[in-house]
Amino acid sequence: MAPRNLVLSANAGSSSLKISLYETTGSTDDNLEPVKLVLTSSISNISAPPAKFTFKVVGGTSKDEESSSIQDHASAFAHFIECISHEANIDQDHISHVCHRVVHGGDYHDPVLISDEAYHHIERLSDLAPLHNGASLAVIKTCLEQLPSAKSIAFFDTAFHRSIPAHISSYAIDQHIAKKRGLKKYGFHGLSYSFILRSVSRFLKKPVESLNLIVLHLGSGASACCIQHGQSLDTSMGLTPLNGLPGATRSGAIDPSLIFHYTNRAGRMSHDKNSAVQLHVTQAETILNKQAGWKALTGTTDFAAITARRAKDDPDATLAFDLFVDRVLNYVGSYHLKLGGKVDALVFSGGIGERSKELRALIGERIQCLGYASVDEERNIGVDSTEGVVVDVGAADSSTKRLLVCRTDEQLEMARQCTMGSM
Ligand SMILES: Nc1ncnc2c1ncn2[C@@H]1O[C@H](COP(=O)(O)OP(=O)(O)O)[C@@H](O)[C@H]1O
Ligand SMILES: CC(=O)OP(=O)(O)O
Ligand SMILES: [Mg+2]
Repeated sequence: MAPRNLVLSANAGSSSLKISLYETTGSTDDNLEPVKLVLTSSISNISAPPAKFTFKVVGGTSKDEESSSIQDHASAFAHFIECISHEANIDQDHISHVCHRVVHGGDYHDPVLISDEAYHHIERLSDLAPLHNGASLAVIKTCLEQLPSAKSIAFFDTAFHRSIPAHISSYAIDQHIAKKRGLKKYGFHGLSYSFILRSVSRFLKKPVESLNLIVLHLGSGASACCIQHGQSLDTSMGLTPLNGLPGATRSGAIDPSLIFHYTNRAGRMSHDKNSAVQLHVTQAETILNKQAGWKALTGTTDFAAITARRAKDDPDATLAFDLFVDRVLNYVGSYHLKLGGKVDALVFSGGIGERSKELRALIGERIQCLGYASVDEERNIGVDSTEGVVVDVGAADSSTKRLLVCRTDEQLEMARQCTMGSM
């Protein structure tokens, strides 16, 4: 077999790991992909074993199993590496680059080759992305050990949002302290937003720089982004991925004082520092990041199950679903106004945005008053069976603002940037 130039992309989530392996095509044409998919793997339920492991070679074998040997992100990645030689007969030495999605990059914007310094920079930011950066570092570490001849490169979710102006990214707090400690809105899901922007630009046949979009990335973590002239103007996540929309286990935006009143002990907190009962910051973080969101409201993190229960009038599921619609509308309304009503399209993406026809139908109905196309029932129901990265779900004869679904792919975005860049 001729040596292949392979690029691996790893996307570490809070309890999942998505991995894609690509072969470079050598194409430099902007309308063609510079990489071709070889295989994909996903490992879910990492934090609630047994983990579920899937492995699919394009046009070849596939594997779907529960694995008790996967206990964390490091063992999940190691299991995948074993599989590529055993199941797909691929020589690891042909992997030249490994791209790692790192959620919080702080003041790092460009992709960076992993060095001691870069590793420690990402480690220092772990407190600001408690569900994510640690998981990425575990994968990076395993990768350096198991694939020592490949270049490991970190790509940051925060990079896309560096264009957000200061009056939008700043919090109304002491700016001396804010600057010293880096306390500002960073925003996340940036690799996804880059991918969506490029895909929608191709779909609408309009240059990236001309596009004004409102994009909803609704997955385990959910965020909205306001894109003006092809750049992030605002986004709903903030200093950390906790702010903004609620998620699988995250509360989203709350009154910051709520946490001090959440437990009885903390509720008795007084302004007299000697009598204050302290709620430790890590406990607050755990409650809001891991014990809130859909899990707290309904007992499940699966939005499809919530939707099914709502159809049977389950009150908890109805509350969760309607609350989500309400919070999404907050951002759509606000971003529509920030764009002066000049919006090319509203884009749904992420696991929920791409699969929940019910959520799209309801949000579509509510925003029609702002001049968006009405949801075409047949197109909306048919998204799963429609090919293509971008699918139009708006009424066909509409001259109004478009309603699109984009199958986002953070792994492909990294592989593409890696191949087109100077790494
Ligand atoms: N048919 C469906 N309807 C609604 N939500 C769904 C459906 N299928 C999957 N989801 C939701 O998508 C989420 C995963 O989205 P994804 O973007 O893959 O998340 P992440 O990458 O953040 O783990 C699941 O937690 C589930 O709630
Ligand atoms: C930033 C973030 O929340 O990512 P994910 O949705 O993958 O958890
Ligand atoms: Mg994700």
